[in-house]
Amino acid sequence: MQEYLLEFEQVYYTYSGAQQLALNNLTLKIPLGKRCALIGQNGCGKTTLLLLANGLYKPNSGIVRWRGEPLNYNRNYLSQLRQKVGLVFQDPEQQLVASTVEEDISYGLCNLGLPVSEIKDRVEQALVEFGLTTLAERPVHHLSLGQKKRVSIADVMVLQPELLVLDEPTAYLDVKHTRNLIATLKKIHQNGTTLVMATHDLDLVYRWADWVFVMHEGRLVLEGQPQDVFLQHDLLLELELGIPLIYEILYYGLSSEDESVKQRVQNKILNRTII
Ligand SMILES: Nc1ncnc2c1ncn2[C@@H]1O[C@H](COP(=O)(O)OP(=O)(O)OP(=O)(O)O)[C@@H](O)[C@H]1O
Repeated sequence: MQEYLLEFEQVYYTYSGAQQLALNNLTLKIPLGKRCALIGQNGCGKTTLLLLANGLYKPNSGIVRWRGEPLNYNRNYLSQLRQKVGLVFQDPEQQLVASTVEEDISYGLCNLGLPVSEIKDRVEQALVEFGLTTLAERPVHHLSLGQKKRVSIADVMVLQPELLVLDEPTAYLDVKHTRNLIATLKKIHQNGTTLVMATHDLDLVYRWADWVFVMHEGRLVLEGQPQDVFLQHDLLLELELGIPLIYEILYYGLSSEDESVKQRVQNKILNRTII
């Protein structure tokens, strides 16, 4: 039976002073062990959901549950929750706090009050895992954006979270750095971490995700495996979200006379053998 790490049940959230609801009766469950993509138009509530995921924000009403238990918003509970739910912000500048890469990665561990020797070991391991060894002593403000992103993920992963949530991690990255990031996420997932990524890159969703959430105006309107979600062409068009290029060209580009070709193409797309 599918287990869920984090569950949002009928959650409402409005920013103070805002007229509109950011989350509007949102019900969504994050399945254990999956690579989830969260998609939806600008302003549909993706970032807000991620900020509620590790208790940075508290719902106005509704419940957020971690492994079946409602979140508690006291200090101790939240500090434990944030070890289990790691949040990587879209802008690494919001995340990087120390002067050097090494210090930045050790920051969260120091806050946990771990023994110095353990902090040293874990930081060294993270530097190796994230290819940051040669940058260990580099001031964080001297890094490229791609390097800063890697450090911000290392900062969170060094705490060994069970769930990693990332807000548009490939925004502003070039092809090479996007590929490297995806390889890093693959390793993190293989090591047992559940992933949730908010993104506008539907081609990436097709290649990377094994579960997709579609949000609209603060609520979940569709979820499923990417191959099923992207066949909901009419709904996705109505939401002005588009579809991955591969569907556009290979599937919907074919006319009805090409039925047998369409069938073959559909099978390939559904099995995701064209990547
Ligand atoms: N600090 C804030 N104060 C007031 N309103 C906010 C604030 N942050 C977000 N909002 C509003 O809340 C709604 C949801 O915003 P959110 O950032 O969660 O959307 P999003 O789906 O992440 O958008 P994007 O794809 O552009 O990053 C939007 O209407 C937005 O204008």
